[in-house]
Amino acid sequence: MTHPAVVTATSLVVGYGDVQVCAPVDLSLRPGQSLAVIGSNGSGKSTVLRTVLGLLAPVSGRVEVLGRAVDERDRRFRAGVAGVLDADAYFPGLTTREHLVLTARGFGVPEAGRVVDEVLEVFGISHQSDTVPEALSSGQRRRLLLAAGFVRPRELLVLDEPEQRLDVRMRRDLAGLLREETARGGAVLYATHDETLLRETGSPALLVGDDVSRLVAPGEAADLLAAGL
Ligand SMILES: Nc1ncnc2c1ncn2[C@@H]1O[C@H](COP(=O)(O)OP(=O)(O)OP(=O)(O)O)[C@@H](O)[C@H]1O
Repeated sequence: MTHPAVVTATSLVVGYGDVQVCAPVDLSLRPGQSLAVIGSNGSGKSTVLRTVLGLLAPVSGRVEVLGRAVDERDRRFRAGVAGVLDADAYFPGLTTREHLVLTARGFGVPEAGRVVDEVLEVFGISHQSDTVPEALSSGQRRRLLLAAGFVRPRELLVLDEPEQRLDVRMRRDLAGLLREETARGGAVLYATHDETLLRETGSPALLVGDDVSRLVAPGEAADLLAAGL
């Protein structure tokens, strides 16, 4: 049986107000699939992701997530979609572990403490469990933000340049995490400039551009990044 798509975009025009930032986007992402969004700086990758997450309204066209028009207030949407964007977003007064436990409990994760300890380990920040975000390094803060996406239930993970500020080992581990995510049936949509991440996840990509936005096969996508896209 073919699973229904987790994300479907049809002639989707994204932008700010009525100003379009890139050519219309068409895509379909099913459970167990990942799709990278690639393009040069300012091409519109984050804008596409923000629209899929319901943080921006489409200029025109349509985007559906989990079978419905995107509405970030919708209960099923909030329960099923985990987004980690570029911006630092955490509660300054809480420690790393408290932050993650609060997130996990907020989403009703059973045995939240155990799940959080596992994710802290995976992201290599167990030793910083009792540290507040301001006292973390920028890469450690980035790991915390990513960890917050991984402690909660999700059918769709949306990540904006998750490689940013991560060291080489963590980038490699991240590729493994994204592969595990799709292997367990999750869908992953992520913007990236990282050729290695793209090669190691084996994702096809949506190349966003001014004149045309098009889907490209995994090898071609990594080659485009390697060539200096
Ligand atoms: N809040 C905003 N209001 C108006 N225009 C914006 C806003 N944010 C971004 N833009 C514009 O939209 C275009 C696309 O920006 P976007 O952040 O989506 O690019 P990107 O592909 O994610 O770039 P990068 O690789 O640098 O992260 C850019 O021209 C940018 O100046």
